[in-house]
Amino acid sequence: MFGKNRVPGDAHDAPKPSRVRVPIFHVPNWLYVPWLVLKGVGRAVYWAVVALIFAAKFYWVSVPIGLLGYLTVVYGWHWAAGAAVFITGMLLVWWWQHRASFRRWLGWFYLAKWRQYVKYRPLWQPTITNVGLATSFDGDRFYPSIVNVRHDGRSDLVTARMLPGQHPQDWAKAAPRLAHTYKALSCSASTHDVKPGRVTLRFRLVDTLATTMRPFPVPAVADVRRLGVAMDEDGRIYRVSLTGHVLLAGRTGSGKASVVWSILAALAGGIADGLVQVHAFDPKGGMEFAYGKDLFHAFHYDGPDTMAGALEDLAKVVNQRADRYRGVARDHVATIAEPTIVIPIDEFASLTAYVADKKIKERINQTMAEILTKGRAVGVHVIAALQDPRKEILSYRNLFATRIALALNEESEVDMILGDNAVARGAASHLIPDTMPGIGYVMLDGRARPARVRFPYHSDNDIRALAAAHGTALGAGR
Ligand SMILES: Nc1ncnc2c1ncn2[C@@H]1O[C@H](COP(=O)(O)OP(=O)(O)OP(=O)(O)O)[C@@H](O)[C@H]1O
Repeated sequence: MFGKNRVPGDAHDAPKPSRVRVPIFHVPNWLYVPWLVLKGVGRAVYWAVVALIFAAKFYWVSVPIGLLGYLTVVYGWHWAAGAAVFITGMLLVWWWQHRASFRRWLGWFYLAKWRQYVKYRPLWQPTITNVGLATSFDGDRFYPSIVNVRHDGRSDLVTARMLPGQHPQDWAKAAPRLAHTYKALSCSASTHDVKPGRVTLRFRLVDTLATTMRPFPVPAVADVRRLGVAMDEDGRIYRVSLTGHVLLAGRTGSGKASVVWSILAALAGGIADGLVQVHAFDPKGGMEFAYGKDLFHAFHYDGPDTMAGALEDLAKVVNQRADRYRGVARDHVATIAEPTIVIPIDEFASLTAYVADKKIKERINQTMAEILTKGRAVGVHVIAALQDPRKEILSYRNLFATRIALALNEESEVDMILGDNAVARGAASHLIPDTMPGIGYVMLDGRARPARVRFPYHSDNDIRALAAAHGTALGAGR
């Protein structure tokens, strides 16, 4: 028994061939009746224990039925029926008067249980086999078992025990097929918040981020550590910190501009006050940022050589500040004389990877590395947008504390931007359709699970209005 290899999954339910049992020992005639009684008692105890275990496991059914049974036996059936009608009435009143709390405390629980046995279990074994997550061992077939199903109003969360040898990535790969089978909008696999060896499949049934969002109101004070830039799936404002820089990637048309404008809009109060200075770089010729140029202290779109010079000037500021702060201050506090400097760069790879002139490319890379490593503590922050994540960017990735992946073409690109195993942890940027610009996954340093968020859309008119209301007299456009 102890030496046998056992697979901790559900074994195949197919009927086993009947076994012919050969008597092991002979019971003498005089012992036959007591033996039968002993056997009967043993069986009764066994089934009582099994029934208790089942009753404990399915307490959400056994407790109400047990209570009604108790009332029937002790007080008679009309008392039990009366209690059932009274409790049902109270539940209806609760549902009618306060649906939110009814759902949270009771409704979602029973809905999840219902779905566990009526929706997920019946199709589980064939589905799991077809997506390649079942296994065969020693002539038997095993399936990962469903441990629990929960519901949170938008998604079903199915927790399963992985079979030995499986990796969460195997489940992440199968997730789109599972979504299709269970008619969900999407499915992601994550190991966050579950015991080792388990995986949670989130079947998204309602997309709270489906509609385009209007720009958020501009806060009067720009707190670079808590910029409200997007909405999360729970309808809460999602905040990111600029300190530690922001890396943002998305294929063309994925809404990168709306991310940059959401951050700049959240900073606009500080720009107007002179506490934030924006130095924008647009290697694509100035198209992307032009409408908001009045918000910028400097606007560079003139070719790699000029941009290399401008970056070197900024690196000088970083070094001067670092020299002055050494031993005096650990963090930068923005003042009008020494404002926070924000450097949005559209198509970061155009500056760091695609520049044809080797010398200029080297200058840019050196300067960039200097700004990224030292800028954080001295109030100089980079927002780097990227269309095509490639290997060259990997060396920079860890210098960005906030990483955002909008729609990307391939799974490998998601891990490249958000970090290894991001897909396994639930980031599914490669599955965001073209029809959902502005939706992405955000990974913050120190957080285990990426968040799915939507950024508000800033039309050209919104950007013009933002620049008109918060631009400075020193704006690059004046
Ligand atoms: N947050 C958003 N919400 C809804 N729609 C959006 C959002 N952002 C962008 N869009 C729509 O998607 C289109 C493309 O967006 P955008 O130009 O920002 O993408 P991009 O990633 O910057 O593209 P490119 O790499 O080509 O510059 C926009 O014209 C707009 O119609």
